[in-house]
Amino acid sequence: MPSLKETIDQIQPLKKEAMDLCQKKLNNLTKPPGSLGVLEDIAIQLAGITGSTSPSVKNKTMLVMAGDHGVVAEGVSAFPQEVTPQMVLNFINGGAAINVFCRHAEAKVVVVDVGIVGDFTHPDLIQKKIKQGTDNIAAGPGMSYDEAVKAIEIGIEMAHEEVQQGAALLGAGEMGIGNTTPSSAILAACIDLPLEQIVGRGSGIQDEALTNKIRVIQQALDINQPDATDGVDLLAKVGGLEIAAMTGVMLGAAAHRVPVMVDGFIASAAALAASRICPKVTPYMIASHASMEPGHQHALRLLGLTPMLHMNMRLGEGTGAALAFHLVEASTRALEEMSTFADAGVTSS
Ligand SMILES: Cc1cc2ncn([C@H]3O[C@H](COP(=O)(O)O)[C@@H](O)[C@H]3O)c2cc1C
Ligand SMILES: O=C(O)c1cccnc1
Repeated sequence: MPSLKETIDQIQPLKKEAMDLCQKKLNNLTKPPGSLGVLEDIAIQLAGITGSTSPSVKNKTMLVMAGDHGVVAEGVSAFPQEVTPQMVLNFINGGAAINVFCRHAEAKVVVVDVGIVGDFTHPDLIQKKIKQGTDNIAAGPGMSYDEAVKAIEIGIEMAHEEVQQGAALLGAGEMGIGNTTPSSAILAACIDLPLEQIVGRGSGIQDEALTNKIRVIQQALDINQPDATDGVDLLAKVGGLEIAAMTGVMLGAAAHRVPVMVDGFIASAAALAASRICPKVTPYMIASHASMEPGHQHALRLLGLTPMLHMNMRLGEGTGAALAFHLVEASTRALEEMSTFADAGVTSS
């Protein structure tokens, strides 16, 4: 399986020539130039990623990474930790929002245990547990540097396996009660903004708990002093096992020249860490939607990504990414199936 180092070395810039050819191809289709807006931007990005002016994203996989967080002991979430394995079972049984949206988008869902607390096992749950959740980041590092590398490499391995099986578009989703706290800490370490502008209510905490969450995140940053120039250090000290695995999915996708959909706030924290590990990864990313978590817009700005959808969503799991799969596929279908001015006998300007 490719190591983190080998994966980083494999990531190359987008192919400019294919992007120029794709722009020309789009301009010959029966529509005013540029009139499909962001769909045209995506088509060009996909051409640069794949090197083809007829990219297909029919085969899509959503990799849902699950892990727990010791920091929940500080009262940072509206829900108890046992909801993580309960929701993972729901994913396996096909009853969660991510299952519904992936069925609709004809995408495969793969669920991976990177660090769920407890001994929950299931034949359909990929078992890659590194440890029983992270340690409490408000008291010290969530995990060791080596454990963070291992978690990233699990994401790389999963991306590798899905691409080997034909996936042409990947999504990185997650489940982990408490994970908006480490995600906020990662972002806060990368940006010079007051925590009040970054930290949100996650799955739905009230005012008092929000004040406490901000205090806990400040304490995590003060105690751990994460190095924002080192994505692995960020993930190890104030991140999470499933967040690190999502970082790995993104790096792995880029190494294989496969586009990767960045979901909401937690995915954007994983993407930030990925970009600090290898800045060449971001051109392979597509941002699905604008999350209601206040930090999300700042994370996307740092990444240079623009979200496609504005749906007031704040769920995670990969749900926004699954919705956006439709749009990415629509852009490839336009490129492939629309008539040219010449073929349709339509006069161009
Ligand atoms: C039933 C349920 C289903 C979810 N699906 C995703 N999340 C989302 O909420 C969690 C993060 O929010 P916080 O940091 O406030 O705990 C993550 O598991 C995320 O995936 C859920 C949360 C709940 C309660
Ligand atoms: O945007 C997200 O990913 C998100 C927001 C709130 C709770 N869980 C996930």
